[in-house]
Amino acid sequence: MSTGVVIVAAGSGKRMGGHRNKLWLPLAGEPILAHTVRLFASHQDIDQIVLVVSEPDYADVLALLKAENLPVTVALGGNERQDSVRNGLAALATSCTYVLVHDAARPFVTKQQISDMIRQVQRDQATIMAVPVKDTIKVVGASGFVEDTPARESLWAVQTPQAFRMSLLQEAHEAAKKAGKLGTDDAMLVEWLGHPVSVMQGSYENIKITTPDDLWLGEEIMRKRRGE
Ligand SMILES: Nc1ccn([C@@H]2O[C@H](COP(=O)(O)OP(=O)(O)OP(=O)(O)O)[C@@H](O)[C@H]2O)c(=O)n1
Ligand SMILES: C[C@](O)(CO)[C@H](O)COP(=O)(O)O
Repeated sequence: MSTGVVIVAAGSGKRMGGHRNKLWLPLAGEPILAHTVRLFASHQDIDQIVLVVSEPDYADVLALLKAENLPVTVALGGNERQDSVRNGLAALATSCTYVLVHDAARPFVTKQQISDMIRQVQRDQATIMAVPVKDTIKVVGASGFVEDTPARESLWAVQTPQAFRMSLLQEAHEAAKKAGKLGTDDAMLVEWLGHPVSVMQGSYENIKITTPDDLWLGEEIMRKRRGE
């Protein structure tokens, strides 16, 4: 049974505030992107990696992959994350039965979590990593007033990787495109098909590096993992 991963890296990192894609920013002295790709490239259960990048990053990504001798297929991204995932799926070998979708901006997922996710998707066909929210979450209306307070016990903050039977995710992406629907994660598209999605407990360290604060938190996580 073959498993591929689509790593999406074609964003622009607007919330980081820099002039270049945040994935080139250093984490423990090396680009965030390099950490994420290396992790999957060295995972024994991953058979193919598709890295989705934007046009301005294309040449530098090829140079990075060559310098590190990383066996990765490169695809071009689109305007929205969903477009980038769809392009990545198109570049994945048809022999892949299962596919993981992962944000390049989440370099802290562990090999054990990836293995656990692959096991769970073989059972459930659609599985996401998530953590219970720690804060009370409010629904706030356009007026700036609270409209609702959902019960915290049922609220989870969703991460990547998310794993799917390849044919199911392809069907979900095709259906969403046809209907002109845009999801903020891949599971939403599968949910729209009416297919159940199981949840695997993730970790609070699996942050998405999004704003400048996440950079120092990321450095702390690296230091902790190095035992410093
Ligand atoms: N059109 C897009 C948008 C996002 N991504 C990727 O999706 C992941 C999660 O997105 P996010 O953290 O929001 O990254 P950006 O879109 O780059 O950030 P921002 O929204 O601040 O611009 C990132 O690895 C990003 O590179 C992508 O491949 N293609
Ligand atoms: C897929 C995701 O990482 C799950 O938390 C998230 O939805 C990506 O969203 P973004 O808008 O691209 O940050």
